Amino acid sequence: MTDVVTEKTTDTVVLGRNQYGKAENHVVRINRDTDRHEIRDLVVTSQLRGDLEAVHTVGDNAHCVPTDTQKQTVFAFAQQYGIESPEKFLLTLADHFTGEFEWITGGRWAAQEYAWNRIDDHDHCFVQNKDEVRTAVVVADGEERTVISGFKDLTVLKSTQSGFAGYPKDKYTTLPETEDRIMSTDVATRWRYNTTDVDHDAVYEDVKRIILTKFTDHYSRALQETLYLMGKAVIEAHPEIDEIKFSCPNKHHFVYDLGFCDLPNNNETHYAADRPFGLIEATIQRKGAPLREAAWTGIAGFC
Ligand SMILES: O=c1[nH]c(=O)c2[nH]c(=O)[nH]c2[nH]1
Repeated sequence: MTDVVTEKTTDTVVLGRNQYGKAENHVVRINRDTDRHEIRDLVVTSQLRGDLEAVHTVGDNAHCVPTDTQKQTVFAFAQQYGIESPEKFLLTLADHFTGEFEWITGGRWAAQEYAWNRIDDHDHCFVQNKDEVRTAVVVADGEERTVISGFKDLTVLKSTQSGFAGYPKDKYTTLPETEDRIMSTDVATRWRYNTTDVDHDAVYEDVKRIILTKFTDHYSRALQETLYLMGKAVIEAHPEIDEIKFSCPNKHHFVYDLGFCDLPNNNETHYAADRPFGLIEATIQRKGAPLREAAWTGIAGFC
């Protein structure tokens, strides 16, 4: 039988500084009041301090506001008050927890914000304001040279004009169909040239432009469809490219269910899950062009 400890202090130890809470709540709040959406993307950590002695020393949880409640509050506040700034959002949380629970006398609230820029001033398509990583590989085989260019970590998001429906269902399928969801991915792509006579910098910029523009210009029925359209546009615009590959995570953004506090959530407040993620990979090839499978040897992460 487990011993129940009832001693608050012992001869040997005392409880020192402590705090606790829920770390890294990834909340993506879309303001959809007009067709020109606004996005705030925050990772929020909430930690409470106060009279928490008995929680630690005698297993009495009467003062232990659950970390789960802290998480629920973060998402509920994002929906209810919006996110005017990370600082204002954290101040609202601090006032709430210290006001709601009299033994909570302080705490620590922290946020990291990911900033997004509009793609071509688009109303609901965004690219994270960080640079992608450019890649290049040259394979020599005798006199033959094959150049494969690419990039990774180009993070994009569309806050509407994406859905996923019409898929087969079996007894393990619980995913609801949707006609309006966030679609977001880190684009990783590599493309193979059929010549070395290329202005590689100029083509690189144009391929990136085509991929970004394609991301914005259609209702996406699946990430697979969007990758195909991106690849098709690149191959059609660039006769010097015979093949392009994509490997893209489907970065799930789940609409947060705020029914527990009677808050409607019309695709505004999302939980951005980091794993598991869908992993969508595809190769788009110029019809009739010779394949160069050997050139891809050693390039990991693409099918
Ligand atoms: O764009 C998508 N493609 C899928 O294959 C898929 N599967 C899933 O659960 N969600 C999605 N979304």
